Amino acid sequence: MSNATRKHTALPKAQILIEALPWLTRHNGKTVVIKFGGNAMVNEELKAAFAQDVVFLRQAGLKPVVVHGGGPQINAQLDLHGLESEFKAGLRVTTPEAMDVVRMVLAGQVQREIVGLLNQHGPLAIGLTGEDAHTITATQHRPEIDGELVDIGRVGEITAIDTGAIEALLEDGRIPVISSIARSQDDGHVYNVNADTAAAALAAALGAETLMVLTDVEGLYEDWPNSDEVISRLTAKQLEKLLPELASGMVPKMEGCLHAVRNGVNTARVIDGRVQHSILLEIFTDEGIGTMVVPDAENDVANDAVGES
Ligand SMILES: Nc1ncnc2c1ncn2[C@@H]1O[C@H](COP(=O)(O)OP(=O)(O)O)[C@@H](O)[C@H]1O
Ligand SMILES: CC(=O)N[C@@H](CCC(=O)OP(=O)(O)O)C(=O)O
Repeated sequence: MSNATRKHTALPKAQILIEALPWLTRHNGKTVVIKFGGNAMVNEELKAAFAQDVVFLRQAGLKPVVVHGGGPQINAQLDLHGLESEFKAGLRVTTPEAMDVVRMVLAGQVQREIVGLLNQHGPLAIGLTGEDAHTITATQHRPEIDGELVDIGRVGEITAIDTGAIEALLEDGRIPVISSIARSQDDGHVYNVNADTAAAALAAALGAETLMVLTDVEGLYEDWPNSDEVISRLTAKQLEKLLPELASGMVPKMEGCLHAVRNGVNTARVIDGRVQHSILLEIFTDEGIGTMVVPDAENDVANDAVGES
């Protein structure tokens, strides 16, 4: 390759690096909570690219925290055990026997795999569940279905978060990888918590700059399933209005995004985990992808307060 050709191919690379500069400056030292869902963990290449992105964030001076789900993996294991997979109000009906399987799959299989992928890049990741060091405490969640409170077993509603262990790990330069299982405040057992809900609660408690939820669609569709028009940006108030219209898996994701931005997180994003390096594209490029939820502008809140009085 001649010198001139080398310069020709090197310049666009430099431009890409420079585009990242303002974002690197803005995010330096900030905590980013990333929810990695079962459906975004579908193939080996995607998983390896996810691990590269998370390690890239860490090496670029951010503090990534990974919270993972594993719905499809839990379904498969329940099937092997001859146990039924039933969902009510978007949550898994969790019998004590199913809880044992959920815990085994999340903490013993999915979390181990993510920790292994990240640690191919160095001694970085440490796995824990919400049970460890009282990170997530919950009580029994009883969703309201058709006006009635329903018992769906060992599904938890988060009542407290202790960020001590996560903060100590971040301080030590580690990448915490957290399974969405909570300790019980009621008895000696544990609860199954939706991973989107757990990620949002952790992002708020950690005072994270960003919550990033990876999934298997491009973002929040405006008129799902009739159109694939993605809403690229919306305020907390706009999202609140949309929530009653949302269906299935999007409900805990968008409720989580709302909770996060209403509790100090600057942006909450739903992005397409099927796109390789979607995390890097979202954090370090001008375009961004997916759906971004932002807090209400101060004057929106002020106008509302006037309107309500
Ligand atoms: N408005 C919407 N926009 C996008 N997806 C939606 C919407 N409403 C419902 N969905 C469904 O939510 C799913 C994502 O949730 P889920 O399957 O729980 O993902 P994950 O396993 O990544 O947590 C999408 O695949 C889609 O079928
Ligand atoms: C209560 C409840 O529904 N818990 C979820 C926890 C895992 C999860 O949320 O996984 P995804 O993010 O892959 O959906 C479950 O048992 O499937």
